[in-house]
Amino acid sequence: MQITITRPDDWHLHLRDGEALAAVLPHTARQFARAIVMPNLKPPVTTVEQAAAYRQRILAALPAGMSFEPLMTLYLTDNTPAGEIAAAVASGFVKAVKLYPAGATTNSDAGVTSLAKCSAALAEMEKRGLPLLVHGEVTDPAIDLFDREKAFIDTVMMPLLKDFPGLKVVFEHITTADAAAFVAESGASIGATITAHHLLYNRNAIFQGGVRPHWYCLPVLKRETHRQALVQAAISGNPKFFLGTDSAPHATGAKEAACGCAGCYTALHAMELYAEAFDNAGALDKLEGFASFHGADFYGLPRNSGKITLEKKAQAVPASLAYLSGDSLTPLRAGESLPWTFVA
Ligand SMILES: NC(=O)N[C@@H](CC(=O)O)C(=O)O
Ligand SMILES: [Zn+2]
Ligand SMILES: [Zn+2]
Repeated sequence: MQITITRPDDWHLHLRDGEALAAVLPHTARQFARAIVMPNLKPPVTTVEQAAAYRQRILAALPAGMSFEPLMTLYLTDNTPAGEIAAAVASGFVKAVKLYPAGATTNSDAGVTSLAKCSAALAEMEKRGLPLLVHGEVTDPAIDLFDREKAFIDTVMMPLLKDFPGLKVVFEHITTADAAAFVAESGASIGATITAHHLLYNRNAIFQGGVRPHWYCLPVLKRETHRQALVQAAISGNPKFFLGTDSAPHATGAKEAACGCAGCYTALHAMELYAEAFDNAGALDKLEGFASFHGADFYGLPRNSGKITLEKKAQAVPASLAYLSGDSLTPLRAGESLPWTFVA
């Protein structure tokens, strides 16, 4: 069996920089026409000037003959001036601003300590229709790790939307039934991305037969009831929900460590993983809207015109991939078999 759909976009992607960028970019460009590129580099991409330079590095790393459009983002800080937001909109290539609560996830140390400090930037975004992308977890160490997304809804998201009712917000990589319900019940300016791994796995995957660092990401995988709620949201046809892999490469040695980094590398087989999740739910007919239409519509960008084809044919996932000169990259499902294969 084969399915052909409009070429999809990835609305949440980590491409890193330098050697790592060159290693991972072709995996995404093979499948996706565009991607929203996360700004959590070291140091983070906080200005339009830095975003322009990063965009050029991405385009320079693209292998000859491949086409791919990076949609850039700025990393919101306590000090982002309103003028930088205006410049972002004027640039034409910065499509969103990313909120990382300070300390919430990989490379978020320079993130926001209090949204109250960002009022000028947020008001400008609201006025100009520039979306805020949110890593939606509180950082209070007293809150249980598995409850941090739900706590974020109550303590950050609700007050934010009350203060800026016209702000476009994407609740990134949602992992709970609570977030799915919150987004579904909110106005049309609130959307959400869902990863393939949160559709396919619950938290047992992290502990199957031993600790499995390649299944560790943030927000962490949740219990099965949450996974089921995410699948229902993804296959609902509701345009608020769209594809965002959150593919987040880390060198194998940095994952398989006493304190392993958060992030799953899924870009290699992203569309195969989503096809598997939608197929498992008997909803392959809903894949195209989720992967190729809803995100573009939310961002006010044209839908892609090309097509891709996926086939229900098993394939083996490589044990490791070339990444840095000193270390490899381990894709999710390394050494396992996938039921779907990307044809072209
Ligand atoms: N998802 C992750 O676990 N990690 C991401 C950061 C993020 O998206 O939170 C990364 O940059 O490695
Ligand atoms: Zn995140
Ligand atoms: Zn991410």
